[in-house]
Amino acid sequence: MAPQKSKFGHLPLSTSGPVDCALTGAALLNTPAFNKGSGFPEEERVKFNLTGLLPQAVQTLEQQAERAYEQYASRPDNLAKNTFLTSLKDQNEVLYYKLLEDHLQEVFSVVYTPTEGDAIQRYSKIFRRPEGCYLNINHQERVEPDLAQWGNAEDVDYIVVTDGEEILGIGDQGVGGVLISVAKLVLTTLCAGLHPSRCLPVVLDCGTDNEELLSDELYLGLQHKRVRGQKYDEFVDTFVKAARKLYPKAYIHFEDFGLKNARRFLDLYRPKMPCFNDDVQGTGCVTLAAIMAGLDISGLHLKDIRLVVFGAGSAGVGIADAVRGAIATEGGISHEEAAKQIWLIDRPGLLTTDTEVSDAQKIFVKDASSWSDKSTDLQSVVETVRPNVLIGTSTVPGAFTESVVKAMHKNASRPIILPLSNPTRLHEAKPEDLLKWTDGQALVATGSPFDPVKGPWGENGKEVSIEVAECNNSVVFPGIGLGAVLSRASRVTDKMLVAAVHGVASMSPTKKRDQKAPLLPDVLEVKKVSVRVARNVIQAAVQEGVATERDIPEEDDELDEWIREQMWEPKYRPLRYVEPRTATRAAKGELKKAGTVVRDDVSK
Ligand SMILES: NC(=O)c1ccc[n+]([C@@H]2O[C@H](COP(=O)([O-])OP(=O)(O)OC[C@H]3O[C@@H](n4cnc5c(N)ncnc54)[C@H](O)[C@@H]3O)[C@@H](O)[C@H]2O)c1
Ligand SMILES: O=C(O)C[C@H](O)C(=O)O
Ligand SMILES: [Mn+2]
Repeated sequence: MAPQKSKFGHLPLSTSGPVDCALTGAALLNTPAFNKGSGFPEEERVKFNLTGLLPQAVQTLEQQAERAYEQYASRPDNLAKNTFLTSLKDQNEVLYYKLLEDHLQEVFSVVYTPTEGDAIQRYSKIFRRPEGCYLNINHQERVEPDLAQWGNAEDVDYIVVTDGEEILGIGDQGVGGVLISVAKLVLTTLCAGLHPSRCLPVVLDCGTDNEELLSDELYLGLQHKRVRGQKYDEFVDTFVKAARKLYPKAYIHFEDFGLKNARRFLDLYRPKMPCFNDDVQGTGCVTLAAIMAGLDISGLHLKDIRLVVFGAGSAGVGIADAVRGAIATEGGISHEEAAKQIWLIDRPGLLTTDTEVSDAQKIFVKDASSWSDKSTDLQSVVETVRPNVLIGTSTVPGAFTESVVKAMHKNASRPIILPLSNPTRLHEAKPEDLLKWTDGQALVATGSPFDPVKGPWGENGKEVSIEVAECNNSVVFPGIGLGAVLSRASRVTDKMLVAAVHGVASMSPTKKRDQKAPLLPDVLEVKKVSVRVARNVIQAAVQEGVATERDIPEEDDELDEWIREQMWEPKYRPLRYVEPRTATRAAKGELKKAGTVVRDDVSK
């Protein structure tokens, strides 16, 4: 079959056309990026020496997905389902993504938050096969060669890296953190069509301070305390430099680094390369979009915001920064002025001029003298500052008590309340309680998925069902990554992030003026949201002069088509046999994630 030619000419990430493959027989069946199982057509079975290795029936991807789903559904609980899916991914990548796509709503929380958190906590117990790249702080000389196993300069578009120190809200998980890199990349493929063979999950193994892991003889990582200080900084820098050298076009996504490191590395690397911290920036973007949707419903504007953030860590300050920027831009005021509308609370209470704070928190501190006669705990701050937006990123379950919420509701008729701490058990409040305590008036979105809440909040006390949006950075990071990768952005600028926020906000169901609509688009809309976010991000990158890809279409419709054409989809593509002698590493299946990379197909 002749490779298809795009109307846009050569597309760097084309996902159409046949796949070069030098593997045959059992080796082919055992390579998930190429394997089709019972889906191999007759002529490929002959050409690739598969006859005798497969039962005679040739089945469609749809039939296979149906069978796989039945097997999935028969697993007793979510962790068992998660393990089943991991094995499926290891056998047949196309089938895995097809199943995920067909049952998106149901599987989202199984391959991602919260179930992935359970899989991470049990990593060394449920481990079967390695996934991703494991780098060792004690062998920094091996960082570059180890990373180099993943391909040539052109082969990697997207890297997710974690050091495992602050996974979700469950703390230090050491080497198990690799599964957050894996899960975030599953989402970039599922939600934004990044080619699965062109994504690289990395864990920087620095040891762990988690006593349970240190005393577990099955623990798979370096079994010593976390290495900190200069050696740690050098390790991160060695990784970043090696990644840049080996894969100069790749976008680097930092995930779940510890509080002291997340912001520091972002500030250090952001001016020099296309990188992104999901906990700081992704969370900031999606939460700002949710707040904007909530303001729309309550008829308020950014200038009216009075925001209390409970838990001023990576996510909390990232959100505060995003909101501060938006207030300043809209009102034409300084960032210092805008910061007066935001109050940060952490372990010591409200952050004031008397509290020890980080550089990132500094702009938000309040004058201690004006609080000297008042308590600075959450309840007192809420009573004093009368917020209309309350965010939880503290990992303290139940922190938003009935009394706090009622105090807030006294002064805000439609309080926007976003308990964002993951996984589910760490949420600052449950949506059903928030709605109960506010007579159905709270505008709620949560960090993990929740079922709709039923209550007597319709006209004349009629029972209604209120859907609760998931305010998770997963709404936005895949689209931002897609935009950055396709435009080959040399940086991720603030304007690109603001453009992403507007992309999400423009797709909020509240735009339809439904007072009971969820604040953010539904998970079933993820692909559309990603295209919209990517479009905005690409246009901003072009305006900012950081897009290095030439020939980016200008018109919205054409740009959307250009984006969609480059998104990978779970479909079987014909295999084209190439002699092992002449094959690329990808075609030989030699890359750790043996590639269905087809960079050259379109231009040949
Ligand atoms: N929904 C999302 O998209 C999203 C994104 C990022 C993080 N999160 C969640 O937010 C939580 C925090 O993540 P992070 O990356 O910011 O972690 P972090 O460690 O950087 O921040 C947590 C902050 O909460 C503070 N805190 C702890 N106990 C407190 C208490 N009793 N009172 C007040 N503050 C307290 C800590 O001192 C710290 O500053 C996690 O549960 C994480 O899963 C959610
Ligand atoms: O991983 C998630 O679900 C969101 C976020 O990045 C987190 O750390 O909680
Ligand atoms: Mn995270």
